[in-house]
Amino acid sequence: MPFTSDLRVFVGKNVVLSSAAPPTPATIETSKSTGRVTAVHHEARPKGAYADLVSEDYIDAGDLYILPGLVDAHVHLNEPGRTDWEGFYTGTRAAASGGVTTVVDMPLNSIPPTTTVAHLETKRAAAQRQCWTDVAFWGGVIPGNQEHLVPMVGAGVKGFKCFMIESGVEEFPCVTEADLEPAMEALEGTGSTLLFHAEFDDHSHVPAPDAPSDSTLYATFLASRPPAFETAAIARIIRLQALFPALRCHIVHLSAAAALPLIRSARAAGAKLTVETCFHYLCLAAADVPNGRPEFKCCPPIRGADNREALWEALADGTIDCVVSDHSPCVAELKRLDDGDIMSAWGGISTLGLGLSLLRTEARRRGFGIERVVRWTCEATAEHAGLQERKGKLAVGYDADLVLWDPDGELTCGEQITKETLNFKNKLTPYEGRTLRGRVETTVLRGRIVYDRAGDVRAGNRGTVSQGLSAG
Ligand SMILES: NC(=O)NC(NC(N)=O)C(=O)[O-]
Ligand SMILES: [Zn+2]
Ligand SMILES: [Zn+2]
Repeated sequence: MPFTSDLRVFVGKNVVLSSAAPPTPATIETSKSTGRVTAVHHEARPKGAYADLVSEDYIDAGDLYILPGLVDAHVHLNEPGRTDWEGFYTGTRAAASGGVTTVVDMPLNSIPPTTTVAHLETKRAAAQRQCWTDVAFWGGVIPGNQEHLVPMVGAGVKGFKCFMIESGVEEFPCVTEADLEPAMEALEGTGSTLLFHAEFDDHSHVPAPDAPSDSTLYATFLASRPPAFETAAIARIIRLQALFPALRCHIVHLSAAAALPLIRSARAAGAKLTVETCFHYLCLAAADVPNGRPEFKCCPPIRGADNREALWEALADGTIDCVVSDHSPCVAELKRLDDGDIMSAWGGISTLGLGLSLLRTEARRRGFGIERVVRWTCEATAEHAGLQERKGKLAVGYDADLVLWDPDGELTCGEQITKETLNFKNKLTPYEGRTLRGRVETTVLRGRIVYDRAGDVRAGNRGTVSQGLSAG
Protein backbone atom coordinates (compact mmCIF):
# COMPACT_ATOMS: atom_id res chain seq x y z
CA MET A 1 0.00 0.00 0.00
CA PRO A 2 1.48 3.36 -0.97
CA PHE A 3 0.81 5.06 2.34
CA THR A 4 2.61 2.39 4.29
CA SER A 5 5.67 2.10 2.07
CA ASP A 6 9.01 2.89 3.64
CA LEU A 7 10.64 2.97 0.21
CA ARG A 8 11.93 6.01 -1.64
CA VAL A 9 13.65 5.45 -4.96
CA PHE A 10 16.10 7.60 -6.90
CA VAL A 11 16.62 6.70 -10.55
CA GLY A 12 19.07 8.11 -13.03
CA LYS A 13 20.69 7.49 -16.40
CA ASN A 14 23.96 8.97 -15.16
CA VAL A 15 24.70 7.93 -11.62
CA VAL A 16 28.12 8.07 -9.97
CA LEU A 17 27.84 5.53 -7.17
CA SER A 18 31.50 5.86 -6.23
CA SER A 19 34.75 6.89 -7.84
CA ALA A 20 35.25 3.35 -9.14
CA ALA A 21 33.25 3.91 -12.31
CA PRO A 22 32.08 6.71 -14.58
CA PRO A 23 28.39 7.64 -14.63
CA THR A 24 26.10 4.69 -15.34
CA PRO A 25 22.36 4.00 -15.15
CA ALA A 26 21.24 3.02 -11.67
CA THR A 27 18.34 2.78 -9.29
CA ILE A 28 18.93 3.56 -5.63
CA GLU A 29 16.38 2.28 -3.13
CA THR A 30 16.32 3.98 0.25
CA SER A 31 14.49 3.55 3.50
CA LYS A 32 12.58 6.61 4.63
CA SER A 33 12.74 5.53 8.24
CA THR A 34 16.50 4.96 8.42
CA GLY A 35 17.59 7.38 5.70
CA ARG A 36 19.95 4.72 4.34
CA VAL A 37 20.44 3.06 1.00
CA THR A 38 18.82 -0.39 1.02
CA ALA A 39 19.54 -1.58 -2.52
CA VAL A 40 21.35 -0.47 -5.66
CA HIS A 41 20.38 -1.80 -9.11
CA HIS A 42 22.64 -1.22 -12.06
CA GLU A 43 19.84 -0.15 -14.37
CA ALA A 44 17.35 2.69 -14.47
CA ARG A 45 14.14 0.98 -13.37
CA PRO A 46 10.93 2.50 -14.70
CA LYS A 47 8.15 3.75 -12.46
CA GLY A 48 6.16 0.67 -13.38
CA ALA A 49 8.61 -1.44 -11.40
CA TYR A 50 7.45 0.44 -8.31
CA ALA A 51 3.75 0.62 -9.01
CA ASP A 52 2.91 0.98 -5.32
CA LEU A 53 4.93 4.13 -4.81
CA VAL A 54 3.43 7.59 -4.72
CA SER A 55 5.13 9.89 -7.19
CA GLU A 56 7.09 11.83 -4.59
CA ASP A 57 8.77 8.60 -3.54
CA TYR A 58 9.91 7.78 -7.08
CA ILE A 59 12.41 10.47 -8.04
CA ASP A 60 13.58 10.27 -11.62
CA ALA A 61 16.64 12.45 -12.18
CA GLY A 62 15.95 12.56 -15.93
CA ASP A 63 18.94 14.21 -17.60
CA LEU A 64 20.46 15.24 -14.29
CA TYR A 65 23.35 13.27 -12.82
CA ILE A 66 23.11 11.66 -9.39
CA LEU A 67 26.25 12.02 -7.29
CA PRO A 68 27.02 11.22 -3.65
CA GLY A 69 26.74 14.23 -1.35
CA LEU A 70 30.05 16.01 -0.77
CA VAL A 71 31.87 15.80 2.53
CA ASP A 72 33.61 19.14 3.12
CA ALA A 73 36.21 18.28 5.73
CA HIS A 74 37.48 21.82 6.36
CA VAL A 75 34.94 24.48 7.23
CA HIS A 76 34.99 27.28 9.81
CA LEU A 77 31.47 27.88 11.10
CA ASN A 78 32.60 30.18 13.95
CA GLU A 79 29.57 29.74 16.21
CA PRO A 80 29.26 30.59 19.04
CA GLY A 81 31.39 33.67 19.50
CA ARG A 82 31.87 34.90 15.95
CA THR A 83 28.49 34.07 14.52
CA ASP A 84 28.51 37.36 12.63
CA TRP A 85 31.33 35.83 10.54
CA GLU A 86 29.43 32.59 9.88
CA GLY A 87 27.10 30.33 11.79
CA PHE A 88 25.69 26.82 11.67
CA TYR A 89 22.45 27.89 10.02
CA THR A 90 23.85 29.98 7.18
CA GLY A 91 26.99 27.92 6.72
CA THR A 92 25.26 24.58 6.43
CA ARG A 93 22.56 26.09 4.25
CA ALA A 94 25.24 27.33 1.86
CA ALA A 95 26.82 23.89 1.98
CA ALA A 96 23.55 22.16 1.12
CA SER A 97 23.00 24.52 -1.80
CA GLY A 98 26.27 23.25 -3.26
CA GLY A 99 25.61 19.55 -2.78
CA VAL A 100 27.59 19.26 0.45
CA THR A 101 25.77 16.95 2.87
CA THR A 102 28.42 16.74 5.60
CA VAL A 103 30.67 19.48 6.93
CA VAL A 104 33.46 18.96 9.42
CA ASP A 105 33.87 22.08 11.50
CA MET A 106 37.28 23.47 12.40
CA PRO A 107 38.11 24.07 16.07
CA LEU A 108 38.98 27.73 15.75
CA ASN A 109 37.33 31.09 15.24
CA SER A 110 34.41 30.13 17.45
CA ILE A 111 34.58 31.28 21.06
CA PRO A 112 35.25 29.02 22.79
CA PRO A 113 37.48 27.08 20.41
CA THR A 114 37.01 23.31 20.38
CA THR A 115 39.87 22.50 22.72
CA THR A 116 38.09 20.69 25.59
CA VAL A 117 35.12 18.33 25.88
CA ALA A 118 33.14 21.11 27.56
CA HIS A 119 33.81 23.43 24.63
CA LEU A 120 32.83 20.69 22.19
CA GLU A 121 29.52 20.33 24.02
CA THR A 122 29.01 24.10 23.85
CA LYS A 123 29.46 23.96 20.10
CA ARG A 124 27.16 20.98 19.70
CA ALA A 125 24.51 22.73 21.74
CA ALA A 126 24.85 25.83 19.54
CA ALA A 127 24.49 23.69 16.42
CA GLN A 128 21.34 21.88 17.49
CA ARG A 129 18.31 22.36 15.24
CA GLN A 130 20.20 24.78 13.01
CA CYS A 131 21.90 22.49 10.53
CA TRP A 132 20.85 21.66 6.98
CA THR A 133 23.64 19.11 6.63
CA ASP A 134 25.26 16.61 8.93
CA VAL A 135 28.01 18.18 10.98
CA ALA A 136 31.04 16.65 12.64
CA PHE A 137 33.84 18.36 14.55
CA TRP A 138 37.61 18.58 14.59
CA GLY A 139 39.20 19.37 17.93
CA GLY A 140 42.22 21.59 18.46
CA VAL A 141 45.68 21.15 19.97
CA ILE A 142 46.91 24.34 21.66
CA PRO A 143 49.66 24.82 24.24
CA GLY A 144 48.56 23.31 27.54
CA ASN A 145 45.46 21.34 26.51
CA GLN A 146 47.11 17.96 26.18
CA GLU A 147 45.09 16.28 28.95
CA HIS A 148 41.90 17.16 27.09
CA LEU A 149 42.84 15.37 23.88
CA VAL A 150 42.03 11.75 24.68
CA PRO A 151 38.69 12.70 26.32
CA MET A 152 37.81 14.65 23.17
CA VAL A 153 38.51 11.56 21.06
CA GLY A 154 36.08 9.70 23.32
CA ALA A 155 33.54 12.50 22.86
CA GLY A 156 33.64 12.08 19.10
CA VAL A 157 35.99 14.59 17.50
CA LYS A 158 37.34 13.29 14.20
CA GLY A 159 40.91 14.49 14.81
CA PHE A 160 42.74 17.65 15.85
CA LYS A 161 44.12 20.71 14.12
CA CYS A 162 47.16 22.62 15.31
CA PHE A 163 49.02 25.65 13.97
CA MET A 164 52.77 25.94 13.47
CA ILE A 165 52.43 29.68 12.86
CA GLU A 166 50.08 32.18 14.44
CA SER A 167 46.46 31.42 13.66
CA GLY A 168 45.04 34.92 13.53
CA VAL A 169 42.87 34.49 16.64
CA GLU A 170 44.25 34.78 20.15
CA GLU A 171 42.19 31.92 21.61
CA PHE A 172 44.00 29.47 19.36
CA PRO A 173 47.75 29.92 19.82
CA CYS A 174 50.26 28.01 17.75
CA VAL A 175 52.27 25.13 19.14
CA THR A 176 55.99 24.44 19.44
CA GLU A 177 57.66 21.06 19.22
CA ALA A 178 57.63 20.99 23.02
CA ASP A 179 53.81 21.17 22.87
CA LEU A 180 53.53 18.75 19.99
CA GLU A 181 55.51 15.86 21.37
CA PRO A 182 53.26 15.13 24.37
CA ALA A 183 50.18 15.74 22.24
CA MET A 184 51.38 13.27 19.63
CA GLU A 185 52.28 10.77 22.30
CA ALA A 186 48.81 11.05 23.81
CA LEU A 187 47.09 10.67 20.44
CA GLU A 188 49.25 7.95 18.92
CA GLY A 189 47.36 5.02 20.39
CA THR A 190 43.88 6.44 19.88
CA GLY A 191 43.48 6.01 16.13
CA SER A 192 42.89 9.76 15.82
CA THR A 193 44.57 12.11 13.37
CA LEU A 194 46.62 15.27 13.82
CA LEU A 195 46.03 18.01 11.27
CA PHE A 196 48.72 20.63 10.73
CA HIS A 197 48.47 24.16 9.48
CA ALA A 198 51.85 23.65 7.86
CA GLU A 199 53.51 27.04 7.67
CA PHE A 200 56.57 27.64 9.84
CA ASP A 201 58.86 30.62 9.80
CA ASP A 202 62.30 29.27 10.67
CA HIS A 203 63.81 32.62 9.65
CA SER A 204 65.91 30.96 6.99
CA HIS A 205 63.97 32.85 4.36
CA VAL A 206 65.53 36.22 3.59
CA PRO A 207 63.15 38.58 1.80
CA ALA A 208 64.51 39.83 -1.52
CA PRO A 209 65.89 43.37 -1.31
CA ASP A 210 63.45 44.45 -4.00
CA ALA A 211 60.45 42.76 -2.31
CA PRO A 212 57.36 44.96 -2.62
CA SER A 213 56.12 46.71 0.48
CA ASP A 214 52.86 48.36 -0.58
CA SER A 215 50.33 46.59 1.62
CA THR A 216 47.59 46.69 -1.01
CA LEU A 217 49.63 44.70 -3.56
CA TYR A 218 49.02 40.98 -3.78
CA ALA A 219 52.75 40.51 -4.49
CA THR A 220 53.57 41.96 -1.06
CA PHE A 221 51.39 39.42 0.67
CA LEU A 222 52.64 36.56 -1.51
CA ALA A 223 56.27 37.39 -0.73
CA SER A 224 55.45 37.46 3.00
CA ARG A 225 54.35 33.77 3.06
CA PRO A 226 56.87 32.01 0.80
CA PRO A 227 56.83 28.30 -0.11
CA ALA A 228 59.76 27.95 2.31
CA PHE A 229 57.28 28.37 5.18
CA GLU A 230 55.41 25.31 3.97
CA THR A 231 58.46 23.19 3.20
CA ALA A 232 60.01 24.02 6.60
CA ALA A 233 56.80 23.05 8.37
CA ILE A 234 56.35 19.84 6.41
CA ALA A 235 59.95 18.78 6.98
CA ARG A 236 59.32 19.20 10.73
CA ILE A 237 56.08 17.26 10.59
CA ILE A 238 57.80 14.38 8.82
CA ARG A 239 60.61 14.40 11.36
CA LEU A 240 58.19 14.45 14.30
CA GLN A 241 55.98 11.82 12.80
CA ALA A 242 58.88 9.39 12.64
CA LEU A 243 58.79 9.45 16.46
CA PHE A 244 55.08 8.54 16.52
CA PRO A 245 54.63 6.45 13.39
CA ALA A 246 51.21 5.05 14.27
CA LEU A 247 49.66 8.53 14.37
CA ARG A 248 48.28 9.70 11.05
CA CYS A 249 49.37 13.23 10.30
CA HIS A 250 47.49 15.34 7.79
CA ILE A 251 48.51 18.53 6.05
CA VAL A 252 45.62 20.91 5.64
CA HIS A 253 45.32 23.36 2.77
CA LEU A 254 48.59 22.56 0.97
CA SER A 255 49.51 25.36 -1.40
CA ALA A 256 53.26 25.05 -2.13
CA ALA A 257 54.05 22.48 -4.80
CA ALA A 258 57.65 22.72 -3.60
CA ALA A 259 56.64 20.50 -0.68
CA LEU A 260 55.43 17.66 -2.89
CA PRO A 261 58.80 15.86 -3.18
CA LEU A 262 59.09 15.79 0.62
CA ILE A 263 55.59 14.38 0.92
CA ARG A 264 56.18 11.80 -1.79
CA SER A 265 59.35 10.50 -0.23
CA ALA A 266 57.85 10.33 3.28
CA ARG A 267 54.89 8.42 1.96
CA ALA A 268 57.08 6.11 -0.08
CA ALA A 269 58.93 5.35 3.16
CA GLY A 270 55.63 4.37 4.76
CA ALA A 271 54.67 7.51 6.69
CA LYS A 272 50.97 7.78 7.56
CA LEU A 273 50.77 11.20 6.01
CA THR A 274 47.74 12.54 4.15
CA VAL A 275 47.23 15.81 2.36
CA GLU A 276 44.41 18.09 1.34
CA THR A 277 44.38 21.09 -0.92
CA CYS A 278 41.60 23.60 -1.50
CA PHE A 279 39.40 24.64 -4.37
CA HIS A 280 41.13 28.03 -4.54
CA TYR A 281 44.64 26.61 -4.99
CA LEU A 282 43.37 24.54 -7.93
CA CYS A 283 41.18 27.19 -9.53
CA LEU A 284 43.05 30.48 -9.06
CA ALA A 285 46.58 31.76 -9.66
CA ALA A 286 48.51 34.71 -8.27
CA ALA A 287 48.65 36.50 -11.61
CA ASP A 288 44.84 36.61 -11.68
CA VAL A 289 44.54 38.17 -8.24
CA PRO A 290 43.78 41.87 -8.53
CA ASN A 291 45.57 44.25 -6.21
CA GLY A 292 43.56 45.76 -3.38
CA ARG A 293 41.24 42.72 -3.21
CA PRO A 294 41.59 40.98 0.16
CA GLU A 295 38.79 38.55 -0.75
CA PHE A 296 41.65 36.57 -2.30
CA LYS A 297 43.72 36.49 0.88
CA CYS A 298 44.24 33.15 2.54
CA CYS A 299 47.11 31.45 4.32
CA PRO A 300 49.08 29.88 2.79
CA PRO A 301 48.58 32.09 -0.25
CA ILE A 302 47.41 31.34 -3.76
CA ARG A 303 50.62 30.97 -5.77
CA GLY A 304 51.59 30.94 -9.45
CA ALA A 305 49.98 29.08 -12.33
CA ASP A 306 52.84 26.54 -12.55
CA ASN A 307 52.37 25.79 -8.87
CA ARG A 308 48.66 25.28 -9.46
CA GLU A 309 49.30 22.81 -12.30
CA ALA A 310 51.76 20.87 -10.11
CA LEU A 311 49.00 20.55 -7.50
CA TRP A 312 46.70 19.10 -10.18
CA GLU A 313 49.38 16.56 -11.08
CA ALA A 314 49.75 15.63 -7.42
CA LEU A 315 46.00 15.14 -7.14
CA ALA A 316 46.02 12.97 -10.24
CA ASP A 317 48.83 10.76 -8.96
CA GLY A 318 47.36 10.50 -5.45
CA THR A 319 50.00 12.50 -3.58
CA ILE A 320 47.21 14.88 -2.60
CA ASP A 321 44.30 12.90 -1.23
CA CYS A 322 41.40 15.28 -1.17
CA VAL A 323 40.00 18.75 -1.81
CA VAL A 324 38.14 20.91 0.70
CA SER A 325 36.88 24.47 0.89
CA ASP A 326 38.64 25.91 3.98
CA HIS A 327 35.66 28.25 4.06
CA SER A 328 36.93 30.84 6.55
CA PRO A 329 34.83 33.99 6.31
CA CYS A 330 34.71 37.13 8.38
CA VAL A 331 32.73 40.36 8.45
CA ALA A 332 33.38 42.90 5.68
CA GLU A 333 35.27 45.37 7.92
CA LEU A 334 37.93 42.79 8.69
CA LYS A 335 38.40 42.07 5.00
CA ARG A 336 39.46 45.72 4.65
CA LEU A 337 37.39 46.30 1.56
CA ASP A 338 37.49 50.02 2.31
CA ASP A 339 41.24 50.42 1.83
CA GLY A 340 42.18 47.10 0.19
CA ASP A 341 44.95 46.55 2.73
CA ILE A 342 45.65 42.90 2.10
CA MET A 343 48.42 42.69 4.69
CA SER A 344 46.04 43.72 7.49
CA ALA A 345 42.94 41.93 6.20
CA TRP A 346 41.61 38.69 7.66
CA GLY A 347 43.06 35.63 5.92
CA GLY A 348 40.41 33.24 4.72
CA ILE A 349 38.41 32.60 1.57
CA SER A 350 34.66 32.04 1.37
CA THR A 351 33.65 29.21 -0.93
CA LEU A 352 31.03 27.13 0.83
CA GLY A 353 28.59 25.77 -1.73
CA LEU A 354 30.69 26.61 -4.79
CA GLY A 355 33.25 23.80 -4.64
CA LEU A 356 31.58 21.18 -6.79
CA SER A 357 30.96 23.61 -9.64
CA LEU A 358 34.42 25.15 -9.31
CA LEU A 359 36.27 21.87 -9.27
CA ARG A 360 34.18 20.33 -12.02
CA THR A 361 34.75 23.35 -14.25
CA GLU A 362 38.52 23.13 -13.81
CA ALA A 363 38.70 19.31 -13.78
CA ARG A 364 36.88 19.03 -17.09
CA ARG A 365 39.30 21.48 -18.66
CA ARG A 366 42.10 19.10 -17.64
CA GLY A 367 40.36 15.93 -18.81
CA PHE A 368 39.25 14.49 -15.47
CA GLY A 369 35.85 12.81 -15.29
CA ILE A 370 33.25 13.60 -12.68
CA GLU A 371 34.09 10.34 -10.86
CA ARG A 372 37.52 11.77 -10.05
CA VAL A 373 35.84 14.82 -8.54
CA VAL A 374 33.70 12.43 -6.48
CA ARG A 375 36.89 10.74 -5.29
CA TRP A 376 38.47 14.02 -4.16
CA THR A 377 35.44 15.68 -2.59
CA CYS A 378 33.22 12.83 -1.36
CA GLU A 379 35.04 9.56 -0.78
CA ALA A 380 38.52 10.72 0.19
CA THR A 381 37.23 13.47 2.46
CA ALA A 382 34.89 10.95 4.15
CA GLU A 383 37.87 8.65 4.71
CA HIS A 384 39.95 11.50 6.08
CA ALA A 385 37.22 12.41 8.58
CA GLY A 386 36.60 8.77 9.56
CA LEU A 387 33.12 8.80 8.03
CA GLN A 388 33.79 6.28 5.27
CA GLU A 389 31.34 3.70 6.55
CA ARG A 390 28.33 5.97 6.08
CA LYS A 391 29.38 8.84 3.81
CA GLY A 392 31.11 9.52 0.51
CA LYS A 393 29.51 6.94 -1.79
CA LEU A 394 26.17 5.45 -2.70
CA ALA A 395 26.08 1.84 -1.58
CA VAL A 396 23.92 -0.41 0.56
CA GLY A 397 24.08 0.68 4.19
CA TYR A 398 25.33 4.17 3.38
CA ASP A 399 23.37 7.30 4.19
CA ALA A 400 21.14 8.33 1.31
CA ASP A 401 23.02 11.61 0.83
CA LEU A 402 22.93 12.56 -2.80
CA VAL A 403 22.92 15.37 -5.28
CA LEU A 404 20.90 15.88 -8.45
CA TRP A 405 23.30 17.79 -10.61
CA ASP A 406 23.10 19.44 -14.00
CA PRO A 407 26.51 19.10 -15.70
CA ASP A 408 25.73 21.88 -18.15
CA GLY A 409 23.83 24.22 -15.87
CA GLU A 410 25.46 27.59 -15.40
CA LEU A 411 26.13 28.94 -11.96
CA THR A 412 26.92 32.60 -11.69
CA CYS A 413 28.60 33.32 -8.40
CA GLY A 414 26.91 36.28 -6.87
CA GLU A 415 25.81 38.95 -9.20
CA GLN A 416 26.97 42.33 -8.01
CA ILE A 417 23.61 43.38 -6.65
CA THR A 418 21.72 40.30 -5.54
CA LYS A 419 24.63 37.93 -4.84
CA GLU A 420 21.82 35.47 -5.01
CA THR A 421 23.78 32.28 -5.46
CA LEU A 422 26.01 32.98 -2.48
CA ASN A 423 24.22 31.41 0.44
CA PHE A 424 26.84 32.00 3.12
CA LYS A 425 26.49 34.89 5.55
CA ASN A 426 29.12 37.42 4.44
CA LYS A 427 28.87 37.53 0.68
CA LEU A 428 32.52 38.20 -0.10
CA THR A 429 34.27 35.75 -2.37
CA PRO A 430 37.05 35.79 -4.95
CA TYR A 431 34.67 34.07 -7.36
CA GLU A 432 32.18 36.89 -7.52
CA GLY A 433 30.98 37.36 -11.06
CA ARG A 434 32.47 34.09 -12.34
CA THR A 435 30.21 31.79 -14.30
CA LEU A 436 30.79 28.13 -13.59
CA ARG A 437 29.63 25.03 -15.40
CA GLY A 438 27.72 22.43 -13.43
CA ARG A 439 24.98 23.30 -11.00
CA VAL A 440 23.34 21.55 -8.09
CA GLU A 441 19.59 21.28 -8.57
CA THR A 442 18.60 19.24 -5.51
CA THR A 443 20.42 18.01 -2.42
CA VAL A 444 19.15 15.03 -0.46
CA LEU A 445 20.27 14.30 3.09
CA ARG A 446 19.40 10.86 4.46
CA GLY A 447 16.72 10.47 1.85
CA ARG A 448 15.06 13.86 2.38
CA ILE A 449 15.33 16.93 0.19
CA VAL A 450 17.19 19.69 2.05
CA TYR A 451 17.82 21.95 -0.92
CA ASP A 452 15.95 22.38 -4.15
CA ARG A 453 17.12 25.15 -6.46
CA ALA A 454 13.66 25.75 -7.77
CA GLY A 455 11.96 25.69 -4.40
CA ASP A 456 14.95 26.76 -2.29
CA VAL A 457 15.66 25.07 0.99
CA ARG A 458 12.56 23.41 2.36
CA ALA A 459 11.72 24.17 5.93
CA GLY A 460 11.48 21.23 8.26
CA ASN A 461 14.02 19.08 6.50
CA ARG A 462 16.96 19.66 8.77
CA GLY A 463 20.13 17.69 9.20
CA THR A 464 21.29 16.41 12.50
CA VAL A 465 24.45 17.09 14.44
CA SER A 466 27.05 14.45 14.99
CA GLN A 467 27.17 13.00 18.45
CA GLY A 468 29.75 10.36 17.89
CA LEU A 469 31.90 8.50 15.47
CA SER A 470 29.63 8.95 12.50
CA ALA A 471 28.30 12.24 11.28
CA GLY A 472 24.87 11.23 12.36
N1 LIG B 1 41.98 31.34 11.51
C1 LIG B 1 41.64 30.74 10.34
O1 LIG B 1 40.50 30.47 10.04
N2 LIG B 1 42.61 30.45 9.51
C2 LIG B 1 42.36 29.84 8.27
N3 LIG B 1 42.81 30.79 7.36
C3 LIG B 1 43.26 30.70 6.11
N4 LIG B 1 43.36 29.51 5.59
O2 LIG B 1 43.59 31.71 5.49
C4 LIG B 1 43.12 28.54 8.26
O3 LIG B 1 42.55 27.49 8.04
O4 LIG B 1 44.34 28.59 8.54
ZN1 LIG C 1 45.02 26.62 8.59
ZN1 LIG D 1 40.99 26.63 7.81
